[in-house]
Amino acid sequence: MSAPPVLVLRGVTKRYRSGTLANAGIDLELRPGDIFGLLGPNGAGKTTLVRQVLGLARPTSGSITLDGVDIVADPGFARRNIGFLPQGAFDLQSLTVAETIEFAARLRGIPPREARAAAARLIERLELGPFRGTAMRSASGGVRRLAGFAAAIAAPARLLVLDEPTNDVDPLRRVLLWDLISELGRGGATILLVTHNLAEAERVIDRLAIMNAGRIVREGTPAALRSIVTERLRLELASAGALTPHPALVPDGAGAYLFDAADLPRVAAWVSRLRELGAVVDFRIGPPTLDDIYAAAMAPAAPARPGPGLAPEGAPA
Ligand SMILES: Nc1ncnc2c1ncn2[C@@H]1O[C@H](COP(=O)(O)OP(=O)(O)OP(=O)(O)O)[C@@H](O)[C@H]1O
Repeated sequence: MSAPPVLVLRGVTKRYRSGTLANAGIDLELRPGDIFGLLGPNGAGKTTLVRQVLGLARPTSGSITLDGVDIVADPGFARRNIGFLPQGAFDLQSLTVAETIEFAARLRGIPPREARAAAARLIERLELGPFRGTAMRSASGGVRRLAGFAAAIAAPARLLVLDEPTNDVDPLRRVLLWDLISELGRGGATILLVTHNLAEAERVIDRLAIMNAGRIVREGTPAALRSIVTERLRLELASAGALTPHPALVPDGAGAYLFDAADLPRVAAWVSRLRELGAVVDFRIGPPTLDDIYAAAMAPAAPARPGPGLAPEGAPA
């Protein structure tokens, strides 16, 4: 039998006094060791949902339980048992990086010596050594983010909520951060990850939900969600100059193209010929990414490929 879920949301709805319906009937279940991605455009309702999970905002209706405890009735339970990396600034800006991590561990009941050891370990792991004595207020955005991440994981928690953990973090330390997130998941930590950085998050996410206008529009494993765009392939091109794409290609909005798998022979022939002519320097054809899934979920009515009659006659074969 599988372990009971850590976090369960049933029919969670939030209507602000202004009348805005920020969450509308959200159902979610996170199991131990789940790294769960929460995605959605600005204003989709992610922050509202996170605030409700943290016990900082009260749902208008619906229920939220953490380890079976009703956190709408007992928001303190959520605050004591959830490690949280917020989007914004930290309250205690005069603390140093090391003190911030140590203090976060102490607040969650870790004795002083162990809290100091946990801070030292995380500083080393995230290569924050040169900044250990830097005050949070004068640290760079990336260092603040990493210190906040270390603070969120400095004490064991039933649930970790990470809001855009890689924002402002340099590419090398991003890798350290994703590795650590993945390791935490393998160690049994349950993680709710709010992110816009799909390409990177794809490495660690077990399941994801895509939100739009307060609702979950898609939910599942990355593999299951790929079936939304399963008959499509993705083409990445490095060209020597501007070129007119093959009519079967549809820009994916991120510099690559999607095309119907049935068009593979035509697209492959087209791109190979351009390669021979030197107009294309390099290319790669592969399965769609999570970004493609996201784009498809956001625009279900707009097909990401032209219908059969749309390719002009005499298109290069
Ligand atoms: N305190 C509030 N009072 C009234 N409306 C709010 C409040 N907070 C958020 N909203 C509204 O609720 C909706 C959802 O906002 P929310 O911040 O939850 O979205 P989000 O997905 O986190 O967006 P972003 O990615 O921009 O942070 C938006 O229309 C927003 O304007």
